[in-house]
Amino acid sequence: MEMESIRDTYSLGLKPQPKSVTATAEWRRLKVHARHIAKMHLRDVLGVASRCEALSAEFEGSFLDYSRMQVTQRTMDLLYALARRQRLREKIAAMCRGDKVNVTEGRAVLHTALRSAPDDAPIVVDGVNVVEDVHEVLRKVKAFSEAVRSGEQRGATGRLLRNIVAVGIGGSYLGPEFVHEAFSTEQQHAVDQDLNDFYRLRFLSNVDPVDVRRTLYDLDPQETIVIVISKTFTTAETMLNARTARQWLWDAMGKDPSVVARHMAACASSSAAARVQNFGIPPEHLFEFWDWVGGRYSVCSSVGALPLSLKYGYGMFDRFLAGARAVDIHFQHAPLDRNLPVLMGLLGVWNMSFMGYKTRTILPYAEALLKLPAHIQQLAMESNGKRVTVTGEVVDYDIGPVDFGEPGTNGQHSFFQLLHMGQVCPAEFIGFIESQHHLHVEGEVVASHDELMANFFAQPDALALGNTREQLVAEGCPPELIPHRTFAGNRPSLSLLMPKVNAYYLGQILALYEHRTAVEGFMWNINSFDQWGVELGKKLASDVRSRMHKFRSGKGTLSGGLNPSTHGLLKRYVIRDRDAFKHC
Ligand SMILES: O=P(O)(O)OC[C@H]1O[C@](O)(CO)[C@@H](O)[C@@H]1O
Repeated sequence: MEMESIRDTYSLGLKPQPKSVTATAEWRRLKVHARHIAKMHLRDVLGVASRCEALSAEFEGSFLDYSRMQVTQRTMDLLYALARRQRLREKIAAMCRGDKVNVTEGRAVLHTALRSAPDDAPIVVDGVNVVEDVHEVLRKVKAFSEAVRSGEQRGATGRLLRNIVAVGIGGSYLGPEFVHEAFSTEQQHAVDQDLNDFYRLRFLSNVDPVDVRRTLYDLDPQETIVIVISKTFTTAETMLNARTARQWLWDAMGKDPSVVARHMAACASSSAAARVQNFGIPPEHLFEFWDWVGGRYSVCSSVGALPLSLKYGYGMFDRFLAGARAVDIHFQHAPLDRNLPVLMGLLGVWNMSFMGYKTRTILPYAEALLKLPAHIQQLAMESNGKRVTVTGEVVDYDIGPVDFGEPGTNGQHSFFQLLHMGQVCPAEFIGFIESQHHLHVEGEVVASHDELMANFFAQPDALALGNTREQLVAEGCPPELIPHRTFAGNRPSLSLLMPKVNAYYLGQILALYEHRTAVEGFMWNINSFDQWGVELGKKLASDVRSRMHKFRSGKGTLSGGLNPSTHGLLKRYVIRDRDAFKHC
């Protein structure tokens, strides 16, 4: 696409923006303001009730408290001004109505359409109403999952299909795994519990043979359905694992086309349909999604729908979609200062680009959200880890923090030392008012969930307030330990307190983070929807793969064009120098 047309598409027909956002008056004002804020200590402002009330927002019982961010109302007003300057609202609207905001790939970005209602107004992409397409695939998922769960659809030898193996990587794995981990803790739909327990869902992601073994070793192929999840249906690791699984099925039941036809299904982009069929998977087992769904934004498509509906029933997935849809509507219509994903995105921009914090940690105080940090890691880092703006200028400001995390309280006993005393890393605490399980051991002062949540409430204050020399002296701390036990505090965090972990609120969490990521990208003027940075490694791996193959089949040498370091390492690996093993 020509640069001018990219600029036109992205500036949404409005007058062109300055080359760099840093040249705008709004950005410069924030830069100056950040110098004042750097002198403010959270200890001095956290006691002001009106500030705490102002720096909070609520949506359907999910309460966002950002009073522990290093911001004032003026900071927020300056961020809203920058948002207006960056035409944030217009960009959100453009994304949701199907404009091709992924300009480098010429694609719309419509994960919001995946949770549309069947009677929603049409969203037209290249002349097609995608709302209809979405619901046609969802109906197909529902019918197929019900047929499997009722026993109507069986394996090639007539056995019930009770094992679901989802083969995929990156966005074709992390989102569904996060939701699966969380769904597996839900008790609300206990009527289905026995049935749900009967089905086993496993993910085969890594091409490491150990992952293959770990996933398949105790499953009966006759009772297994393998779902190959790959948007492109070309990803090397996924396709090798898919062929491995197919061979495993053939080894058990014979190399008959009916084996693949009955035991394999695919979730892939409609443009990969021919590849799916060539693999042996019939069209009725292709659950398609579309080029306008990015891999890391695909959980709500068949990518999540199929494995999760097979395991938990379609109804649970539908409630998940409803939660995400509620946040989509809020995102598109709530004013900036009441809009949860917008607020989270603006605070992300503030911390990274103005306060200079290059990392961020996500801390769910819920074991159900065990895999949320890994999903957010891909979502945020693949989206916003970029070097140029949408129009190709090198970004000359800080963008795209490093995201990591772990559920609390486990994280407290591993990396929280650094959060409290090492470099400053803004934290996002997520907690729930109600647990899925009530557990109060007789004689204990509090129930287990209260104990968990006591930490959820305490940690943000420890980070913000710290512990001063004076407090330590008053506590009788030995003088030589005072420097070691002093906490500077003034470490920013936000707290998201939600009613309960269930499919509906999980959908909300997913959409909150998807939109937070988009808001940051829109503000930074980058394309959050492509991922060219992963291509070079794939190309080089393909070169190494073909060298290994040629060398092992006596048709070529390893060297030639390789640098001495890679050549040396590869030679050591391929030739398996006995000396290297003598210590084993
Ligand atoms: O769904 P696919 O096409 O197999 O891709 C898997 C993942 O690989 C990536 O392309 C990165 O290599 C991700 O963006 C994507 O989620």
